[in-house]
Amino acid sequence: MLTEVLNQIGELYPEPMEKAQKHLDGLIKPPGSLGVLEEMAVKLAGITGELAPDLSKKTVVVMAGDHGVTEHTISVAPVEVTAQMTRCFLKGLAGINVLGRHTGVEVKVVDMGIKEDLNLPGLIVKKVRPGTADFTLGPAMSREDAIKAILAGIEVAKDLIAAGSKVLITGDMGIGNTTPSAAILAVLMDIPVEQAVGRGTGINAEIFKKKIEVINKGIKINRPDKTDAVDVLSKVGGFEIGGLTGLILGAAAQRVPVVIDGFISTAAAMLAVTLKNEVRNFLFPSHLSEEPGHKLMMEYLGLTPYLNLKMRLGEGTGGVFGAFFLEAATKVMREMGSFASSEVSFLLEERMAKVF
Ligand SMILES: O=C(O)c1ccc[n+]([C@@H]2O[C@H](COP(=O)([O-])O)[C@@H](O)[C@H]2O)c1
Ligand SMILES: Cc1cc2nc[nH]c2cc1C
Repeated sequence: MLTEVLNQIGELYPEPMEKAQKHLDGLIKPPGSLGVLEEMAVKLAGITGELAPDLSKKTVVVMAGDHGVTEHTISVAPVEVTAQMTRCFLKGLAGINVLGRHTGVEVKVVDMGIKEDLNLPGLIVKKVRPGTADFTLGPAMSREDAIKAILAGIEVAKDLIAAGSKVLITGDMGIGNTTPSAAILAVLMDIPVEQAVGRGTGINAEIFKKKIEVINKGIKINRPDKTDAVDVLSKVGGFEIGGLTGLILGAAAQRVPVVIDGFISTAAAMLAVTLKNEVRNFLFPSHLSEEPGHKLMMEYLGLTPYLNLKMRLGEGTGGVFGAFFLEAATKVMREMGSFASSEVSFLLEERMAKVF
């Protein structure tokens, strides 16, 4: 089934992109003056085949999971906070609930592998296992469980799209999950762990040193194969990261745009792109996380974040802003007047610089 989904992920449609560019050039503004919004509009046309796709139903999917490496105390928070925050998401009290409401994005929460069993109304339960194993001792999960997590994410995407979501936004919750995310970055880009790792929730210098040791040990003992994303996920990943990889693949397979949030979400996007390079065609960035390695991840994906709000919360809190801009780009396409239909006379081409 995974192969089937990967086979569905293809190229952008060239003709709608050309049409979108022509349409943009005919709108009452100097050509190119809406900058990155114009790039978004053209890419969206290439994804959906439509000039002004309806992106009004936007959904952020917060995937939650726990991590065996938290045994080493590599976060400011104890492992129980993953479950506690999941309760907050469902009560509407967390950062993502507020920013989701503000940007017109609905919030869905998925238990991909929380340690505790939560029986809460509204929670989508796809639990693979109650937390990963400590990857300094062996693989975080079996290869079968890694595939299970990815397939669960694909299913979530399928269900949300069937229910009308027009854009999916990645979000995560998992105490300790900047550790597997940094490990994934170090493996896939073949860089020293020191360049991939960051302070996560805000750890001190002593814990930071330990975090580097933990990741180095995990990579050394497991020897993940950087050409095999499932191997990397199973050895040094996490269930919510696998779920997000699946969510991204599932959206791309159905030509639904996906907005990528911060460090953890982008680790999942790197795995998805490693599985199928054309996944890039369906990805949109949002913000640049304060995690230093996020810049490298974005470079790997060939994406330039729209915002730098110095955020490092995860949950999809940066992602919802990205989707807000994406919808703005579709409104420009749908609602802005053209030179042909207005009193504004045509711009004089001979006066224009060639560089734009
Ligand atoms: O998304 C980000 O860029 C980001 C950066 C740092 C921390 N986080 C969030 O904080 C938690 C992971 O941090 P840590 O220190 O426990 O590894 C997890 O729940 C993430 O959603 C998220
Ligand atoms: C309180 C808290 C909220 C979070 N949201 C995402 N990661 C988090 C980590 C902590 C510690």
